[in-house]
Amino acid sequence: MIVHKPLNKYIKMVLMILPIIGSVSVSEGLVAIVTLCLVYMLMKYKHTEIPEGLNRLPGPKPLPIIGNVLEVYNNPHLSLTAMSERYGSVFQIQIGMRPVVVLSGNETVRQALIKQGEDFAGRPDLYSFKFINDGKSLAFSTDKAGVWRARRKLAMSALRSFATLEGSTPEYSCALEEHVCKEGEYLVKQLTSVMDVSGSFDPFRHIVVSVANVICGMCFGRRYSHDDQELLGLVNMSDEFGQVVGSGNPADFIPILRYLPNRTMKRFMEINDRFNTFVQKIVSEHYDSYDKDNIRDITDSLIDHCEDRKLDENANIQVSDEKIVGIVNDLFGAGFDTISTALSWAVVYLVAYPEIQERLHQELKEKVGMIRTPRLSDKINLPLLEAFILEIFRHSSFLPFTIPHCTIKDTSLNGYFIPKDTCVFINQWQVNHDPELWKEPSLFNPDRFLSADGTELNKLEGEKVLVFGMGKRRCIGEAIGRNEVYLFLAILLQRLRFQEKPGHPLDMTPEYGLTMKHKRCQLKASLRPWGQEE
Ligand code: HEM
Repeated sequence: MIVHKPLNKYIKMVLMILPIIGSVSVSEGLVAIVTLCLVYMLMKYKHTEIPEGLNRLPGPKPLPIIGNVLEVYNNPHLSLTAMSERYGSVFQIQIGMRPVVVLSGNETVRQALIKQGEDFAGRPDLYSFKFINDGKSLAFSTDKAGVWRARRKLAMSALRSFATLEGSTPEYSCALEEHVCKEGEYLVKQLTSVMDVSGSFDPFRHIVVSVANVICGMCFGRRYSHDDQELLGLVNMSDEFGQVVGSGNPADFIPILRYLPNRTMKRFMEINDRFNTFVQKIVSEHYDSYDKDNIRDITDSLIDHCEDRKLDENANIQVSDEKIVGIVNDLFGAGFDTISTALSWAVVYLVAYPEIQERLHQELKEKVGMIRTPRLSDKINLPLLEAFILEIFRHSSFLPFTIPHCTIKDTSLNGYFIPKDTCVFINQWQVNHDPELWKEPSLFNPDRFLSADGTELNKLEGEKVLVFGMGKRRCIGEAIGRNEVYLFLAILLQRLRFQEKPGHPLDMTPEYGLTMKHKRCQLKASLRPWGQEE
């Protein structure tokens, strides 16, 4: 039930959030407030009928017009975790005038995304999502189930074929291994030469280019220099992108914010335009040089799919060419930001826990040696490294929420009624820090994923970490993501020792967004004795 408060209190609340969205004139502000009050009066009388036998969702009382935005706005993963302790694993908040259901707890998330996966497989029509990939994104758009499923299948098959393709020489087991080994070795050289010149380096700045080069290799058949200004400009905007599409962005839920001057949204549109122009240029070059008998990369294979379909008169023509070739935009975007954020966090954790860094190096030295580059096949012999990666995923929970979901029909969960088209947040951070699931969840301790004697990975424990989502919308790049993080890290750990820069203490407070980043920092690295067995 909504509590009524004096109008001046509502107005005060609205004025409190206006600074978030930039400066507005007094008359614009007043028109906005009057409009919102009218809309609120109408909404107040709109009442959801609860079917018999089901309960109304619990949750904090929303304020008129702004809902619970003030309680949620700052670090939503933490505020919504605190709320789950009070209201349980299924509860409702209101952001602006829009109800949002928040799910926490391993069992509840599993029930919704796996057992009732169909019901929760949609995406909400959030304002910011319309600007991603011109509204044609595979991950963020509200495509109907059939279209989304067809595109997802195509994307998965294209990714699989180009990751598992043979390497250019028998030395490599597959193209992904070749790309990562070459970029990893190049990254080591790059970091040492930056160290020689400047005495320290910004880990994200260099890791992001190496990771982008791996996905560029698969998607576009090309790599970029670490000084390429066009690529650098693009990949360095990923934190601003993530800050807008992270769960809980007020402009997505409070419609009036779309019509008021809003610097962040303007910048978000610019970033998307720049990203689309970059990919579009490469795609049109691919159309110009496309040769059916020489499919070079994922872009070619998607173009080929469109060409084949045109020859087939019975083809299902529901998915446009634009939406098919546009898949490459999603793969490129998702393929560099997530992995470079994970790797950059990993380097920062290595610096924060030097004794763990030494144990990891010793494991590599014993199992791989110091005269050859690690390979994907070494993974099975490096349980501590695998445990370290799992603990980075869990402890940092750098994807605190999945991309928001949406119910595609009326449904219920744990006895609560959830209507069709309800926006749903999945709090991955809560699952990864739930004291019911983890002993001392705030402690960074990779050994929690190892057997008692430390020689084997405890796979069951590892499966509890939630970072790729689950069910119908589960990340399609998971296998590539896990392999890439492992192989890059193995190469870096084998060759380099990372350290804090004196006078620059580490600040590990994450900055909230779709992917949470650590603050940009300066670190030091020194070469380990390479090419000689001890
Ligand atoms: C460490 C690396 C990665 C992490 C942690 C990660 C995590 C995630 C998460 C949490 C989601 C949302 C799931 C949901 O909404 O329920 C997602 C979706 C997605 N990911 Fe990843 N991801 C990673 C790497 C990749 C890579 C390398 C690619 C592709 C090259 C990729 C492509 C996608 C796509 C296309 C979706 C949207 C799927 C859909 O909506 O059907 N991801 N990922």
